[in-house]
Amino acid sequence: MSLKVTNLSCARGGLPLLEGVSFALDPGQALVLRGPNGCGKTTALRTIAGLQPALAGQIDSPPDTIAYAGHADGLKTTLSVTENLAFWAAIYGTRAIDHALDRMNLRALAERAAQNLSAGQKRRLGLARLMVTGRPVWVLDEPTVSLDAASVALFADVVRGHLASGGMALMATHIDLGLPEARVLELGPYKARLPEPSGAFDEAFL
Ligand SMILES: Nc1ncnc2c1ncn2[C@@H]1O[C@H](COP(=O)(O)OP(=O)(O)OP(=O)(O)O)[C@@H](O)[C@H]1O
Repeated sequence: MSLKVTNLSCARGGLPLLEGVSFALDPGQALVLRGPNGCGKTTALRTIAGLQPALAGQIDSPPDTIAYAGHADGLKTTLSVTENLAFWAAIYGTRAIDHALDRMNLRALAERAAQNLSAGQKRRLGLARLMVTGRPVWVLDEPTVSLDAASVALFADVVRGHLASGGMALMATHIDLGLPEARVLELGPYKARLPEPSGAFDEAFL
């Protein structure tokens, strides 16, 4: 299986942002999307994850293969770390959570309610969630926000393990993840052209 994106155009709030984005990810590969604030990285990831429709183009991946982690950690605040992971494992029809607890360094926090975790700990739990999905394509938006240097390295190790077992990762980030094997796609050249103003009225707004 692979993820293939062909000539993707996407928009946010009705405004076209990107057009003609194409790439393919095969098992074991990672791709980092880069570009300035507001260029459309989040929008592209949301579109590829199926959270919003594309304006044009094609996204080919077998059904139920993508696990998405956006800016929000998506935690159940009153559930403990263990309960959160067990919840997500049940949602995705998997069972094992021990691996995720250990790899994201959450064992000592296992019984703490998610609402009482620090920002970085919450982020580690949000990322551990990916590990219990059993899904091969990880789509990650700024995955290292709030993480300290040690946790960024931990995260890079987890992604590397995922790739080694045939997984794929598509990520938007502004920092160096310490994953030299990841390809980089600069989104600057794919900025959508604004429509030609059709008159003085349109011109005033474009
Ligand atoms: N809900 C929304 N409605 C309208 N416009 C939006 C909405 N969300 C984002 N935008 C706009 O869409 C554009 C692209 O936003 P997006 O979040 O995809 O950029 P980004 O490249 O991920 O930025 P960053 O690096 O800051 O995270 C921005 O100009 C933003 O202001």
